[in-house]
Amino acid sequence: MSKKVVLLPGDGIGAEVVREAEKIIAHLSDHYGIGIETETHLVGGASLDAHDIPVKDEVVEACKSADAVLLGAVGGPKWDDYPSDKRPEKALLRLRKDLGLFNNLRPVTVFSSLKDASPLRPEVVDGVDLLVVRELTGGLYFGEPKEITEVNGEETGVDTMRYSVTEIERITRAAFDAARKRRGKVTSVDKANILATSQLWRKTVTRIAAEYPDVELEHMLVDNCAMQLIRNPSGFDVILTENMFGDILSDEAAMLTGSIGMLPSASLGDGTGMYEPVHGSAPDIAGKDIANPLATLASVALMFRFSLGHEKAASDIEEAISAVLNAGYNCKDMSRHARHVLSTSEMGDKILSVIIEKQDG
Ligand SMILES: NC(=O)c1ccc[n+]([C@@H]2O[C@H](COP(=O)([O-])OP(=O)(O)OC[C@H]3O[C@@H](n4cnc5c(N)ncnc54)[C@H](O)[C@@H]3O)[C@@H](O)[C@H]2O)c1
Ligand SMILES: CC(C)[C@H](C(=O)O)[C@@H](O)C(=O)O
Ligand SMILES: [Mg+2]
Repeated sequence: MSKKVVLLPGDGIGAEVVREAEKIIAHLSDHYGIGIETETHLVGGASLDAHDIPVKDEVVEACKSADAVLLGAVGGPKWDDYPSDKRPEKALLRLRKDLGLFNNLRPVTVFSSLKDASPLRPEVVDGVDLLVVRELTGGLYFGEPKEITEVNGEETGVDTMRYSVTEIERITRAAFDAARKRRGKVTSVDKANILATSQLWRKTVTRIAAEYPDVELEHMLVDNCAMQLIRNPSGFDVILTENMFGDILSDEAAMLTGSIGMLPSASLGDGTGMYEPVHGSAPDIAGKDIANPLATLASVALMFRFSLGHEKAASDIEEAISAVLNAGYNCKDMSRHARHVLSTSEMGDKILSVIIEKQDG
């Protein structure tokens, strides 16, 4: 039985890191006889340049009918001044919305061999293993009105933060289900001292938590959470939060690992899942073959686990990443720590060779 994976390299380093992922996908597909067919499409700035639109309808349809989607990154200075409906990032938002990807999982793991790589002291980050469960299709990103209008003779911007009970319930269940498979603790992060959406969020999370007596729930205000992530990151298991808070907290949490180039993500809903590194298109390092592809390769592992139903292929990738890091290899973003600094393509090749060695051995 074959599987279809849509590849959306996008812009900047997106193309460079997805190229490495393709090598791994092709090998694992052959090795396990999964019969993965890949299909590559333009999104973001690349699609704007070619078609004057951030993502074409037929690309969204191709994603909907695929078994999984792997996205690199979108955006870059070339398109920064485009009008809001023609920004590369719109492609990402449309895909998330149209594929119904409300559940964004962002695991943050500090590898023991890399505890010196974080800007925090090793004893602070040692053993950190947390999961950010970010609501991905609601909140400020999508609420209407969302516009710049003229009020009292001056330009005024409006964004709307909006959440329904149904939206909060389903992401809460996703977080509690995830916590059950981990260490059984959910920290729900909100701003309930100020925001109406957060007050509804807290009330709803508390009600759903009663269905999970085996999972511990704590509520935390988002400003305190930003501080606790630096003070005592190993105190967290699952962080459940809304769209914008999750965006910010996950980049902050990335630095516990030493680099944003290490952080993968899975976006899940009722249909096709989408997988992408948490980082962006990194225009400052694009085209130099120095981007760290590990966030993308770890995202491919999540793709095999959650969308392709192939746990063995997922653990092959994750074990290879651990082994390569433990052996002192890393990319330029972690060079202060690494014994051997690899380029993007060398890192892809290294991971592939370790996977093959283990499978042959
Ligand atoms: N999912 C996405 O497609 C996504 C996510 C975030 C930002 N963006 C877009 O990317 C563009 C650049 O945004 P930004 O600079 O704020 O964030 P960014 O994540 O692209 O880069 C931030 C910093 O991290 C570094 N970095 C990022 N990924 C790296 C990797 N794999 N290896 C080594 N270093 C890495 C960059 O060099 C840069 O210094 C913007 O247009 C933004 O909208 C897209
Ligand atoms: C590019 C942008 C729309 C996106 C977001 O804010 O969700 C990115 O920062 C992310 O974290 O995936
Ligand atoms: Mg982000």
